[in-house]
Amino acid sequence: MNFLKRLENEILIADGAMGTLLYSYGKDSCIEQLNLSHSEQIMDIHKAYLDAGAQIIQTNTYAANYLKLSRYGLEDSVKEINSKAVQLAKQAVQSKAYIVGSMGGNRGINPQAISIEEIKRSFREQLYCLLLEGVDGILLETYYDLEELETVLAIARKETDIPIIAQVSMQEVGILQDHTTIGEALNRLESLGADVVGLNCRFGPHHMLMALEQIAIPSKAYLSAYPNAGLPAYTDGVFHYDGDPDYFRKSAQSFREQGVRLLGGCCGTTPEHIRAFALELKDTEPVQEKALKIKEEKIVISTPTIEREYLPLQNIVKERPSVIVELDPPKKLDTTKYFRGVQALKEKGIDAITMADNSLASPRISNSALGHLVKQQTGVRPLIHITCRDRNVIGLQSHLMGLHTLGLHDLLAITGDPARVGDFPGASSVYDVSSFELIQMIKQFNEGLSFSGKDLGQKTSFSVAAAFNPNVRQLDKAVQRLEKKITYGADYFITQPVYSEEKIISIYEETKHLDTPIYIGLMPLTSSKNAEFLHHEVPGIKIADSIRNSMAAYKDDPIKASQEGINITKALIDTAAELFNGIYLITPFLRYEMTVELSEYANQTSERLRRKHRV
Ligand SMILES: Cc1cc2nc3c(=O)[nH]c(=O)nc-3n(C[C@H](O)[C@H](O)[C@H](O)COP(=O)(O)OP(=O)(O)OC[C@H]3O[C@@H](n4cnc5c(N)ncnc54)[C@H](O)[C@@H]3O)c2cc1C
Ligand code: MET
Ligand SMILES: [Zn+2]
Repeated sequence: MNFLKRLENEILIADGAMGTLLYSYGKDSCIEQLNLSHSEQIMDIHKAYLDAGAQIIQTNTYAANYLKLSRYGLEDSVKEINSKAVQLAKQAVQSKAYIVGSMGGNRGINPQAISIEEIKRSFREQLYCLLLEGVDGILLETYYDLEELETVLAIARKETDIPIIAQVSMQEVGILQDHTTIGEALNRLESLGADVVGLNCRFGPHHMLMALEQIAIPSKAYLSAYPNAGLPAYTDGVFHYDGDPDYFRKSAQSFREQGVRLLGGCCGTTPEHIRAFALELKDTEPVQEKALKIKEEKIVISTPTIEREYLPLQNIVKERPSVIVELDPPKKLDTTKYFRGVQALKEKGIDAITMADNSLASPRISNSALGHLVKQQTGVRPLIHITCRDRNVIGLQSHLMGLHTLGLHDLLAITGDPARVGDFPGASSVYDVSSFELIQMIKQFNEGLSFSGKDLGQKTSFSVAAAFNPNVRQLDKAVQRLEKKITYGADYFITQPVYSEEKIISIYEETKHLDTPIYIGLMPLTSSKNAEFLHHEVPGIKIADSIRNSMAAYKDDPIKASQEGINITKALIDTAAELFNGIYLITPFLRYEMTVELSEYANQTSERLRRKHRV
């Protein structure tokens, strides 16, 4: 009899964690490789779960797929590891329990990191190995990404008639990372042919039950739950779970009342947790129906949203010429010169001061702290750059909430220069998300939702710029990137500095079909050395030969060299202002007197053009 037949009238108990029990073999070692090197210990774990009352035992193959094994150089051992795992499970349980082949999800918070094609290939290979060795069912577990689970489930359903258990892991209580509710997700898995659908990992009994209370018992499939032993603690570099088996015993009846028919454990659980479930549910019957807990209407406390004090820059630059100036926070603690610069630029009537986020991956005074002071003390609009390099998705969201609270609504979302280019090359570059998802995250905040779809209680009113690097061989490719950034929600673009009139004209030609405004980046050169460094060493910057030659002519005269840098930029302003409303001036080395002069020139140029076009 296969175990589905038994689930018609019984609650079955599954085993608990393998991975966290095997963690003691080394946190960086490959758990699945232990099938080959520590066969006895793997069998002992299976036997312990069997002895505790588990009726369904998983193979130690959760991450035994090409994608994950290749991290350990074990990509050629997929067959050997999976076959051995099934053999060990069979030998350990001696037909006293069913054996299911565990196959875990691969995708994390950034689903795009692994393509569906790679997932399909890797999944098929592992599936064939497990089927060939003969398992009683397939356990698809710990899928954070529903698209991945739906894809692999469809493959498995096509390849085999044995029972399939399909389990998702929630991002927040009741919802997946793509914001699908678990009710909807389980329905979709059921209609793709899963025989058992449910939840595993990430949460313990408390939150899993909260989620299950909100969903109906599936009509065709059976419901499963494999909770974690609570949340992990982190001590001396290792994770450990202290969840008490007696707490599991107390929750067993609640799982039954929610309609669960297959109950096991995930991370942190031990044979003792499973024994507690088994003893508590022994001889109890599954429930056929349950009352749904109606989600209480949320009381919306209407706190006033923080209003924008300035019109978004995209609205301004669509209507009239606009100059914004980058003045980066200092690398040292004295801000006297910085504020002198802000004041001088304010007098030129610029629309914003843009403030880099540790550009070139070197630490500077926090741009949100300094931006707040700039706004408070001078009334100039700060435009805050945000990179994905220094903050993970927790830090990014906390930062956005902070910026909203400070009333800093103008942002530039960028991936950011990698740590290896900066002062601390060994520091980690986080990159949980790229500029695309960061733009999306900011736009979701504007809808009042966190990155995971959680209600923020208020909507933000961010305006989000994105970076445009036109200094590439194939400008059309860079423009395709812009188009993609627009679909993610970019409101306008700011370019890397450009150093030729031809480049400005080709940017215009390649982007004139876009409705989204562009600020053209211009940075005055300070010396010939500066020009050579930027051209040869700074990613994303290329300087025309003619310009480098004219800077070289003043190699030995720093004053004339910087005047030449200003003159070159003025000529570029003449071209840019004919074609674009937006001019973005970058202040080199806090030498604000240069961008002050150029801001004035840019304003005069647009005034001149306005008069000319009126005539
Ligand atoms: C206006 C502006 C302000 C900036 N401010 C900062 C700052 O404050 N701090 C900081 O660290 N960096 C800053 N940078 C640098 C920036 O982070 C990148 O180095 C670069 O400009 C790419 O922009 P992005 O980060 O949005 O990358 P994305 O467009 O998100 O690109 C991400 C990745 O794709 C690659 N890529 C980009 N374009 C292409 C293409 N056409 N073809 C193939 N691959 C491509 C990039 O190299 C990068 O690895 C700024 C850049 C600009 C233009
Ligand atoms: C990260 S979830 C892991 C699930 C798997 N069944 C294990 O216990 O190792
Ligand atoms: Zn787990």
